[in-house]
Amino acid sequence: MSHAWGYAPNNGPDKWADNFPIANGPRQSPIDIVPGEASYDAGLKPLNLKYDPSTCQDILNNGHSFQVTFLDDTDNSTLTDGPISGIYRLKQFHFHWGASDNRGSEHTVAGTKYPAELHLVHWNTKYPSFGEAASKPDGLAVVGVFLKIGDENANLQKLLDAFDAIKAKGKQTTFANFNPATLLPGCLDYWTYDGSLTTPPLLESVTWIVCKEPISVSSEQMAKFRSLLFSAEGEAECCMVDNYRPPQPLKGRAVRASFQ
Ligand SMILES: NS(=O)(=O)c1ccc(C(=O)NCCc2c[nH]cn2)cc1
Ligand SMILES: [Cu+2]
Ligand SMILES: [Zn+2]
Repeated sequence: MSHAWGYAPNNGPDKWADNFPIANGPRQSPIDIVPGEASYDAGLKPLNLKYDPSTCQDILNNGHSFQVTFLDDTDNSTLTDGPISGIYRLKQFHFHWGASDNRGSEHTVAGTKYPAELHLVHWNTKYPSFGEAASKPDGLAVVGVFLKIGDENANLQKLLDAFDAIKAKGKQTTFANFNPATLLPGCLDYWTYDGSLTTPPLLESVTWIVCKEPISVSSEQMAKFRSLLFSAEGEAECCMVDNYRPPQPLKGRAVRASFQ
């Protein structure tokens, strides 16, 4: 995962357009979601997320987040219904977070920033692979879940307990039998809009599905997120924090709500 891009002043979001001009495209993510301006769509179906823990493979530090990767050669872990048609397979999930509890999410809600945001990344099985799907306007569907400071989250703790093995960029370890459904909020009301990957290559292939209800994370658990490193072993240590892109222009897009 060798990248020139990052989140520092010299290679961060304000510089991405230099190598990825789509950064200024018509359907970039994230966005600020303004609930009062979202339109309720009675035609939107409830999300149907069916995850099989046995498809969970490993956890890795890819130098810009940590990610849990899934076996995606079968329809064992899928997203169906919601705003999408067809079957989308879970490929991976990862997070974005801040250097302090007052920031870290990518999407914001009427300007409110959460301390972190979970992304569950799925690809449309009408295409042969994730890589193929990532270049199609209906290729990907990412479910976003906000994290809010509150009670310790025991399910999240299972991820954090693996961090000592993946502290530095490029480190990876086996991570089995984790059920990502345990990271979903009780209520799956959502906002949805057409957007993009929030990191380079910023491809405009994502149907975004952002849950209204956050899940909890304790402040101590957020401190553990910040113990990961952007840097590889042997490099000057650089804490993995503020790995979020700020909201991008809506450019006339509609944001729909699955709830009234
Ligand atoms: N934040 S997000 O919009 O959900 C998102 C989801 C997936 C990817 C992705 O698959 N990028 C492809 C190549 C790559 C680079 N580094 C790791 N993978 C990027 C952003
Ligand atoms: Cu990468
Ligand atoms: Zn993400």
